[in-house]
Amino acid sequence: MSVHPEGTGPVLDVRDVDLVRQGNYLLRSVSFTVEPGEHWALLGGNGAGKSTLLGLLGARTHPTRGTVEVLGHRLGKVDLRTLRTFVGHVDPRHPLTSPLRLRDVVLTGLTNTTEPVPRWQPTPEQVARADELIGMLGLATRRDARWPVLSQGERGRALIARALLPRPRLLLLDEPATGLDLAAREQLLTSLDALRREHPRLATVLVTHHLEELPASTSHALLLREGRVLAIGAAGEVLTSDNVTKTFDHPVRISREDGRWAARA
Ligand SMILES: Nc1ncnc2c1ncn2[C@@H]1O[C@H](COP(=O)(O)OP(=O)(O)OP(=O)(O)O)[C@@H](O)[C@H]1O
Repeated sequence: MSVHPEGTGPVLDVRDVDLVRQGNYLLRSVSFTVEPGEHWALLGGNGAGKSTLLGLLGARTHPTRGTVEVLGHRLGKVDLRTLRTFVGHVDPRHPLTSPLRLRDVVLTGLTNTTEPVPRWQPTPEQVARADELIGMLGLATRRDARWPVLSQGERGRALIARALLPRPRLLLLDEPATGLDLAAREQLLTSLDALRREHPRLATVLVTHHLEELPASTSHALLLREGRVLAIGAAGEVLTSDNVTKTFDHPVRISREDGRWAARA
């Protein structure tokens, strides 16, 4: 399978997708397209289907009905494991237990493994690129620190550098700000804005419950409720008080200042 980093066409194309488990619709009639350079927010309450949808976008599961194309490859017609290696997936529940140095954690992005692969050695160019990403994510002074002593915010940014090392065209971020204090969250969002500026063709999909956790560079939004798309389109048009109230089934007022969103009940 060839997926060139500069490939053309949509990064994601989801058409009329249903996902059914034990007779329940976890996703119903979901359709959307993500183009290079777009930054999507995927919002919804608990159990709305966000993680289920992210599993499809990250080539981890198949739809029950409809089609999902990831980087031009239709799920069901390609080997999911191979396709997954072209998608950067940032999961804050990264299951690393050994006390690797931050830079070595980042380098495991190249082998797509949690632990380093025995006898595998990165090239000097790969190490230089890892250091460049570590610097871009504001972690240069923590490069040699070991995983257990890193703060949750530092780990989160290290995992973004790790996911970016193989130069994916698509980056999936699953609640990246969960558990971060205010300063760590702001550092993360600043890093994401910088990343998006420096990689103008990279597409991202960020899952969150909280509008405050959306970077100002968010371009599009998809609101999910009970497995269905409640609203979809340009972030500025979709993230309205009315839509977000319906999404969370709770009255909220949305405001936007300097590109960032806030919600108040
Ligand atoms: N394998 C499965 N079989 C049956 N139901 C499932 C399965 N996986 C998830 N679900 C159910 O599907 C619904 C959507 O789950 P999902 O984890 O996608 O929601 P979510 O929007 O990510 O929620 P949260 O914000 O709480 O993480 C939930 O009701 C969940 O219990």
